[in-house]
Amino acid sequence: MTDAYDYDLLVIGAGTGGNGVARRVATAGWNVAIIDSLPYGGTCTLRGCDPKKMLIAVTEGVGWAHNMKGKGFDAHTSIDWPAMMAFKRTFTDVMPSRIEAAMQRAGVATLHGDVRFTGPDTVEVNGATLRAKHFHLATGARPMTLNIPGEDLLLTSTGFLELPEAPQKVVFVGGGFIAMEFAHVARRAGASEVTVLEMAERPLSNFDPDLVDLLADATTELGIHLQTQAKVRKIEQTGEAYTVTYETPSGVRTLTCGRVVHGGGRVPNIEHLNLAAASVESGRRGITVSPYMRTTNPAIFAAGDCADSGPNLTPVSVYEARIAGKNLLAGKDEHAIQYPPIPSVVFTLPPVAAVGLSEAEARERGLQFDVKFEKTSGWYSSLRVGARRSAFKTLVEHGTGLILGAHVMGPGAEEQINLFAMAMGAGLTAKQIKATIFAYPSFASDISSMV
Ligand SMILES: Cc1cc2nc3c(=O)[nH]c(=O)nc-3n(C[C@H](O)[C@H](O)[C@H](O)COP(=O)(O)OP(=O)(O)OC[C@H]3O[C@@H](n4cnc5c(N)ncnc54)[C@H](O)[C@@H]3O)c2cc1C
Ligand SMILES: NC(=O)c1ccc[n+]([C@@H]2O[C@H](COP(=O)([O-])OP(=O)(O)OC[C@H]3O[C@@H](n4cnc5c(N)ncnc54)[C@H](O)[C@@H]3O)[C@@H](O)[C@H]2O)c1
Repeated sequence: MTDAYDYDLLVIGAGTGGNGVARRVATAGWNVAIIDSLPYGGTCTLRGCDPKKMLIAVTEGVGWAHNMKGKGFDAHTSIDWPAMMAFKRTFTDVMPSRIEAAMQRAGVATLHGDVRFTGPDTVEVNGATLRAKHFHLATGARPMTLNIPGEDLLLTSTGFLELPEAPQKVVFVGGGFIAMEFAHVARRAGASEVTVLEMAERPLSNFDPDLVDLLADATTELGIHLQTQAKVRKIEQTGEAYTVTYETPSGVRTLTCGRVVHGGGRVPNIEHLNLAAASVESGRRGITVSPYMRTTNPAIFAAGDCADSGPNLTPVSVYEARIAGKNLLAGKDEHAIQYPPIPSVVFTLPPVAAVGLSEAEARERGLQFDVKFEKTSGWYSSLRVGARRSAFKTLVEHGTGLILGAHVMGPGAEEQINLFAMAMGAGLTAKQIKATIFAYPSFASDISSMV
């Protein structure tokens, strides 16, 4: 390629939506650089999935002791928050340098700074101009602006994952993934008052309502105040205390607490990129991309949370990045994105998980199917671990026997859902799942009784 360019490809964002593209394209011999304004790793590795699940791994001990109480296991558990955070940092502290070193081994130039487009093939970074023949955008998402007075007082999920001391009285704005997962962590870590304020009729609107109702019961039993139809209107600070004002059908209420956490949704992190200078179009859901992950500027690709594409989940960003990298190398639109069934898990204890269509979506599409919904707390797998609430719902299509959707709540749900995703992706029928011999006793073996 021409020497007028500093790079053949500049990847903006060193998270899961960017890293794979940089490595793949550099390995093919292109002159590639990657840049991030923060340490390398992105949200999942440093501020999301991975650190969060380390905290969950610790607090699982509390849940385990609770479930096994009176069954021969008598433990008095308590969480040492600073030690738990130190455990988390054994992973997060080492990852940026590992990721950067791996990038350099693949021949990628690693840069640091905040990028802004100044033209269709130029960006400004640290006061200098860089020119690249192609760009790949993977700038992720950020907490949504809620347009309420006092929103600057909200602790973000990143702030929560860095808290030096255990939160005591904590309120979560919103009842989505972040609020539900973090509320469970905070409560099991010993927070005296945990409140989730969700404006909709149910938390976790993307998950099966029957299973979410059971999770809501488990959440309430854990001692979390889960308030639905509660729209947060204002946050005020007096000294170290916060007052949260929220609206309910029966009037305006207030709550006082020591921390208020943003769980009200995330939006594409793109405003600061000055995309107009590069003729890259975007909408409310992110950068407009074709099925080839190409933006409206044919030399620029995008993937992950910043793109108006699949759901904002790590494996989706990895998959989209792979497609973008392949098309960059092909020099044409060769590989179209074709999402396989995408499983999704809320890592509460118990977790709730879903893949494929919801019951409502399947009905809206006019599909003909059998619904199998059963509470499974009486099943051996739940009894064995003292789980008091678990259930599943599957949708099996008439005639074909294909699984249209699977929804699971309870111990093992986070792995069972992956088996359903694999079966659905491979086009296995309910009959074929039933015919599979699974090792027993295991959570996996239950899925043949779920279809
Ligand atoms: C608390 C939390 C928990 C989550 N848990 C899960 C989970 O359990 N499972 C799951 O699948 N998903 C989870 N997610 C979602 C998942 O983390 C994201 O879908 C995924 O990380 C998106 O990857 P990405 O590469 O698109 O963006 P990111 O990983 O966010 O990377 C974007 C990078 O771009 C950089 N950047 C942005 N703008 C610029 C700029 N102008 N110049 C230079 N650099 C820039 C940022 O610093 C960042 O490092 C979670 C998210 C959060 C917030
Ligand atoms: N386990 C996982 O896969 C996982 C975990 C965490 C985050 N994530 C990703 O991060 C994204 C963001 O997570 P999130 O939990 O912030 O968003 P979310 O979209 O899951 O939930 C936001 C919730 O906040 C509510 N809300 C918004 N404004 C409100 C207000 N003023 N008062 C009361 N309720 C309000 C909404 O009704 C909604 O239910 C997720 O959509 C997902 O893509 C994934």
